[in-house]
Amino acid sequence: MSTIEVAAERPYPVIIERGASERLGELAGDASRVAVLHPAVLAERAERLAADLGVPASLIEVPDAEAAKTRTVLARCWDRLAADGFTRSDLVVGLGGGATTDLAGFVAASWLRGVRLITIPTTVLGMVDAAVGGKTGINIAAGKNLVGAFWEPSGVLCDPALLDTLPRADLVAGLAEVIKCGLIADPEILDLIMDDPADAVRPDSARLTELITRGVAVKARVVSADLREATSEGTRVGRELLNYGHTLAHAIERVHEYRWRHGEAVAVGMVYAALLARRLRLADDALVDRHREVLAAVGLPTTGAGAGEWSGLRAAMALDKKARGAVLRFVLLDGLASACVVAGPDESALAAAYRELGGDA
Ligand SMILES: NC(=O)c1ccc[n+]([C@@H]2O[C@H](COP(=O)([O-])OP(=O)(O)OC[C@H]3O[C@@H](n4cnc5c(N)ncnc54)[C@H](O)[C@@H]3O)[C@@H](O)[C@H]2O)c1
Ligand SMILES: O=C(O)C(=O)C[C@@H](O)[C@H](O)[C@H](O)COP(=O)(O)O
Ligand SMILES: [Zn+2]
Repeated sequence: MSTIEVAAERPYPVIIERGASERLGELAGDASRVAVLHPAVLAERAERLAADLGVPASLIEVPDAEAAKTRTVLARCWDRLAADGFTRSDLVVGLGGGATTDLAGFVAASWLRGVRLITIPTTVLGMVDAAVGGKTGINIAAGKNLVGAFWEPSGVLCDPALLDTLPRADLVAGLAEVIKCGLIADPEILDLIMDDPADAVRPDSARLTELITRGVAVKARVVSADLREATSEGTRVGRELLNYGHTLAHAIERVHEYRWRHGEAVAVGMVYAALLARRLRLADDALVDRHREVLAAVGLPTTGAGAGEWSGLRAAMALDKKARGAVLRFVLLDGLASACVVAGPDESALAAAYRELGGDA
């Protein structure tokens, strides 16, 4: 078992072990009611968790994947909490992948201006990234995660046993965020994957648990130092480091109306960032190759989003949260585990890097 503390305003544990989801009672405190938000596929698990807690429960089934992160679903959750008399002593539990925990987190942040939240991620991506660190929110027509709040959980239960039922494509997509952690902060992650990529995508492998643990360690360290993503200055990177690859990734998701998995878009977004960094003479060929080789080894995409898309993608990137006014800011690597912020790169470099990615800017 590993427990990693996040040194937030109120520190909380991320517990990583098989069976961790059964420890909800230890973190639930004296909640007099619990609301468990979950997708249909986890309905039985949600019922069992609530029954074990032994307090009245609101089981709130939410739509699958990105369809959960909408204002309509959010409002439906508020109405249900109101109908069930949910008060400030009560607890919201997010049980599911990143889409579910992003929504559950925002429900917890907004209900009565904030109630307690525990996340139980059931995907690799959720465990290593979405359920930890307090970014919560929903999408709107204009873009990804544009409405939300920083609201930290009081505990995170990562139970690798829950991954047994996760579709392989979703497991692989989650590895993109693990690889991100390797590229930005912990290159040992990349070696662990390259030593045996097939083992890295096996839900019950010790290697995957170690990759998740290392990813959580990176995330916990970064958010502990800069919870509100407020300390980047000049070229120095704070929490924005965790946004590596996301400038293009979120644009791809938006332009393709969320039919791409987030992790797959992040994989392509990181290759794009590496190509842009090489164009700007920050990164060398070896660094670009390292991105492609590790991502491809686990079956993640490394080429362009599609034909005729550059103008739409460029427009969507303007709403990236790292942008300031009309100036885009990119997190780029000038070496493994060595990042900087580049503000306002040339439009021609942006388009050329996209062409190199296999797109047709
Ligand atoms: N808040 C953050 O810091 C943060 C970080 C990274 C990503 N995200 C967000 O997370 C989302 C992506 O999360 P994701 O990749 O987990 O996708 P997801 O939540 O859409 O889940 C992927 C699919 O797996 C299913 N599923 C989940 N757990 C399962 C299980 N144990 N068994 C069977 N099926 C299961 C889901 O129903 C869904 O169909 C995106 O919205 C992204 O923006 C947020
Ligand atoms: O935790 C962070 O900070 C991240 O940027 C992690 C990302 O993997 C994640 O996708 C996050 O939701 C993106 O945040 P956003 O602020 O760009 O919406
Ligand atoms: Zn992400």
